[in-house]
Amino acid sequence: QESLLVVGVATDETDGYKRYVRSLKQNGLEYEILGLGEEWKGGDIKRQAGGGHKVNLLINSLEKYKNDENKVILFTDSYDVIVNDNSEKILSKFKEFSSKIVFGAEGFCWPDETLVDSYPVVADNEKRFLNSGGFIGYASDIYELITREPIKDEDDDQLFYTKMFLNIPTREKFNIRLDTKSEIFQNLNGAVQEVSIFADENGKIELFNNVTKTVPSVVHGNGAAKLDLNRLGNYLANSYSNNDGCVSCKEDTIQLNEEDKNQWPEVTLAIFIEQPTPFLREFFQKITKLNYPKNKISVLIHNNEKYHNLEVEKFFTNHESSSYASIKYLTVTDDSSEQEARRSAVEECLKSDCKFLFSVDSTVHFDNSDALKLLIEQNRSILAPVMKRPGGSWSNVWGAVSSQGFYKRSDDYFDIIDGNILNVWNLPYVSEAFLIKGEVLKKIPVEFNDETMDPTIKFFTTIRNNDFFMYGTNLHEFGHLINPDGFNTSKIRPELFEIFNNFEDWTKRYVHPEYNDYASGKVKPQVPCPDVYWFPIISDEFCEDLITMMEDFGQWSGGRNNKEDSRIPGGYENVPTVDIHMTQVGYQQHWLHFLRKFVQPMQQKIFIGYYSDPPRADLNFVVRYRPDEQDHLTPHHDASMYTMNIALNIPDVDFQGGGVRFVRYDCSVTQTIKGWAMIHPGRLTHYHEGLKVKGGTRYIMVSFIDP
Ligand SMILES: O=C(O)CCC(=O)C(=O)O
Ligand SMILES: [Fe+2]
Repeated sequence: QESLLVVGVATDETDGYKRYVRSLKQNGLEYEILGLGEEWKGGDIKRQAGGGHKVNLLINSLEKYKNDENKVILFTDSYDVIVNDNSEKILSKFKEFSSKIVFGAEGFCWPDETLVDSYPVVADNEKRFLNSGGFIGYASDIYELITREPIKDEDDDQLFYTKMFLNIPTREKFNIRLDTKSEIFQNLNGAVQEVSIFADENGKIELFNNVTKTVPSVVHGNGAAKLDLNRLGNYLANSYSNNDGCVSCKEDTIQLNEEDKNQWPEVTLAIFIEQPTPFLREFFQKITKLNYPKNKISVLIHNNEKYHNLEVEKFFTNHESSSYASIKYLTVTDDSSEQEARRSAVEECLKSDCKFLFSVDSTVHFDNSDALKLLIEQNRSILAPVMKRPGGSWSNVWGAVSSQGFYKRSDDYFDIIDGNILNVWNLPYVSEAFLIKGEVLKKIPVEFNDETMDPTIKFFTTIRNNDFFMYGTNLHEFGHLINPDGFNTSKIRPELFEIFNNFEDWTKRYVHPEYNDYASGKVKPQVPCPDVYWFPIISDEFCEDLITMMEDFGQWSGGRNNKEDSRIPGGYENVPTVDIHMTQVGYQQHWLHFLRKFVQPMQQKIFIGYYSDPPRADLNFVVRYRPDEQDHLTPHHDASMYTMNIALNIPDVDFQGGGVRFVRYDCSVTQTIKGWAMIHPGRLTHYHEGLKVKGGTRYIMVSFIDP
């Protein structure tokens, strides 16, 4: 009765090695690892030929089996191999070959291309050339084969085996065959497009060779296919199962005890503000709210933007003398580059013997206050929370990398960032937010400087080239990313303009907190006068920012003394106000978007059966009333189907008097509410006037919708 022994070679316990061993264990395979802890003498096989050391290690270990006719050896590389079948399956495939030794095959003739024509010809869909990263055979035969001629540690093992295969008497003596259809061995280099994954009837994920229609057992990410193997490794070897979801994500995790936060590990939190970033105030609020003991967090902030000084200093002074274990602030005037700052964060962490470095860019909003805790509990060397810009395809992780090192979309990219498949993903690149173990920082080369690439890309490329895996988890919702593109800090209230680029953040800041109750129909609008509907629409902050923006602009129109108005297409307003139009402050398009998103849904609830999309409005303006300026507005109709009139400040506090009176109903609204909109028909029934302001300044925002 044959028994299978897997033999792999690894001198270092790299992440790839751990993945390999896990795959063997998952399949219940008996295995022996050769070379652990020894110095590798087989050369730099990533870049050039070499690997004879592997053969010599194998000779040593097989000696004990040289007379064992029943022992079948499956020899494989380890750092870049995943085994996906059990011994029964592998042995039965081996027997099908009726051969003593079977080598894997690939499409490249390497390392000696001149040997191409010495190889037997194969069918079009098969692979012709020997790859020595995986072979299977009887121990006694393999031992005899590899001891026929000596090989130096630094010689090339693939060439060694190739010559034996191409020597016809040897080939025939051992009945050596190549696995040209990838029955057992799938070498991925040059064949990535030929494979895909599928779930079998038990939910197990299998690799499928679309060209030869086989389901290989040993997957080898040889040559340039290392990252493809990493991607497939997210599913293979029961990392993921269609029945059980992610399996490997539950392995090796830890639990932080909410009852004993003193035991939670020390974290260096490094915050990088490298570009003007909208909603930085909210960013800091979310950082402050993280569910993590502050005395376990040392903070380092790098701020590269003068514009953000005030906000950063506010956070800094709020926390300087209390709460955080320490807090350090590199300002614009310190003149440190992003590279230097990122490097000092690493040094800071190492110096304080931190357990984790948590690197967070200013674009990262942790809406989930457990974010840091959850990441630590996942217990990975390098882990990023998968986050995206809402509604878009931008995220902080890459599913693949092009051969030039640029972003490339993987087939599962959208499933990952949209959370359709949940896992802790081995990814080629993460950014914006990530957690690295202090013990890992000690081992990795810390490299941020490279003129040709972004510092974080450089950092992770170096890490990747040194055989460390990095992961991104989408097991939880951690938050979202801010889009900083085009954030114009020369505006006095630049976030007002973010309604397009950061709609959700804009909404949180600027839409009235009770608006949703009204939009959903849970609460009905008030009706202070016949067919005048009244409901909350914008936040206090929007009211204040709008006034600030208009006062900063300052070019108030002449009001009643100046009926000719060059700002209006007709050049003439019947009952002019002292106002500034949205067009004058570059806010027209933003305001129209706001009308469409927030006002129109309310209008459709109120004036049923009237539907016009998008709502049109040429005249959108902020009005200012003052006793010494224009203090009232005489009765008039508006040039609109319906009018929206939002109070921007508070009667009896900011001004005395004021309000609107609807003449036909002799009904007035004087106790207007800041941030609340009134909407009423424009042209026929709601003849109205602006009541006299007797003190202070009254501001309103008016839109004539569908003129
Ligand atoms: O003062 C008010 O609230 C009314 C303003 C108005 O009717 C208008 O601007 O057309
Ligand atoms: Fe009006």
